[in-house]
Amino acid sequence: MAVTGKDLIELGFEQGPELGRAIETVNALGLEGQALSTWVAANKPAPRIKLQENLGYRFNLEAETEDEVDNVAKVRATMDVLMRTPTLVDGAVMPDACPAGPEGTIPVGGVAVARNAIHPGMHSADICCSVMVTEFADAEPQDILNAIHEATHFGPGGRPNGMRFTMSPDLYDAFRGNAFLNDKKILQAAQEHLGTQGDGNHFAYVGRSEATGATCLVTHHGSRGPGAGLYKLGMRCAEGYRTKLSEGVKKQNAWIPADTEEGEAYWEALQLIRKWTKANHNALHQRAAMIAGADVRERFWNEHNFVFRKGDLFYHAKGATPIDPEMLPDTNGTQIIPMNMAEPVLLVRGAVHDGNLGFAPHGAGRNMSRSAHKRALEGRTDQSVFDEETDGLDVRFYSGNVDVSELPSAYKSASAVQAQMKQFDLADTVDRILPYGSIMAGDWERDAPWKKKAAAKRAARARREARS
Ligand SMILES: Nc1nc2c(ncn2[C@@H]2O[C@H](COP(=O)(O)O)[C@@H](O)[C@H]2O)c(=O)[nH]1
Ligand SMILES: [Mn+2]
Repeated sequence: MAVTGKDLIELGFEQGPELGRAIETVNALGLEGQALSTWVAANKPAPRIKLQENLGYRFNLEAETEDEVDNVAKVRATMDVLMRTPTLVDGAVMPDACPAGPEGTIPVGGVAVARNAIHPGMHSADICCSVMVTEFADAEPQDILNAIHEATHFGPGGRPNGMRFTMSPDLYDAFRGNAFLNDKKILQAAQEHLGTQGDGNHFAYVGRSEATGATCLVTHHGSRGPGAGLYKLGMRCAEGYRTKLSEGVKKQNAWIPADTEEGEAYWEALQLIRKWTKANHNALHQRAAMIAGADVRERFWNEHNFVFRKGDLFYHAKGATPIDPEMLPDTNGTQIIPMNMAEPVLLVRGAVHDGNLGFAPHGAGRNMSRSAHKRALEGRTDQSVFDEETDGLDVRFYSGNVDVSELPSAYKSASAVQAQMKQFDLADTVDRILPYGSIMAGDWERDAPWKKKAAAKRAARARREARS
């Protein structure tokens, strides 16, 4: 009689994706009795790691207004589910936290500490999203803003041929030597995307230091195409382990065991993506300095979407600023927290303690979705909202179209986030860069060919309907 799944489960084979194949094999071999038991003992997969219960985390967030009550409840709910992931040993929430996907997904403003595991879904798709500051010796803010406007590139894709920056040959070779990054699309994007900032809330911001009056340039972007490519491959690899190793773990919380060949290659790939992203900021700052003919006094940066390592613990930050020098190989001790285009960029220093796990907020965060923000502005033109919210500032959209979802009202109150940063002793503000102006991608999709085609179709349909 044919061996069934039930027979195998009774002999100790766990329910799971390997069961079907095992049934086929034992039947093909015609195993029964002791021979079958011996085969099951030798071939049953290791027991699956189950979800854990009741792991606490640090909650550095309070609702200040009615609008924020719902946001705080959602952040708690998603953290409660996230912390059941069996690799996690600690976690923290920053004052700028907001949900970022289905329940159980690490929120923006979240920190998750895993033992011996790298979770690609917890550093987010925009690996190494980061901020860099250059302080100039003697320059006017307007000249620096004009210079970065000329130097940078916002919007989808890369720079056109003939307008590209050169990727360091050593870094290119290191990409080729890594099992994840030696990928045609990643290598191509690494060359074409250097010197680009993408879209969404990435920006180039210029202002003056409150402490010294020096003009400063701040850029915000991540690892563009190369990082997106690595994220995709990392998630695919982690998914293989999730189905093999664990039970009940959400897809977005899959992990790559750090002590495997793949884990080591992924860790190395993250470090190379970090180097590429730093080079990307640097290229733009250097080009802007050259165009403006300005001398650089200081330059520093930090990432806020990344994985940091201490021994076998992997600190995943999705929108959290590391303040622990142990996590930052190239820090001068000062970290950067932007708020919105009309507010100062904070320069902070902090001390590690039990409540912050070595992190501070990374911004103001959103307490409503982009569409809810659009609904809240219904009846007003984009231009009127822009005029009101950027009064006195030199704010430019690279595509020429205002993106209202990036205006200051789209973000939480900057002062409330700063008050909570103080209340929870997350970091101290040591200087502020007061806004002169900034550049963002803007709503480039409004003029995208597919949008124009769809609009033309709608107009033609309306004309036909009017005639009939
Ligand atoms: N100075 C500016 N800050 C801005 C702008 N748009 C967004 N932000 C802040 O950045 C953080 C980080 O965003 P994330 O994409 O890394 O999550 C965000 O929370 C805002 O507070 C801007 O135009 N200028
Ligand atoms: Mn960012």
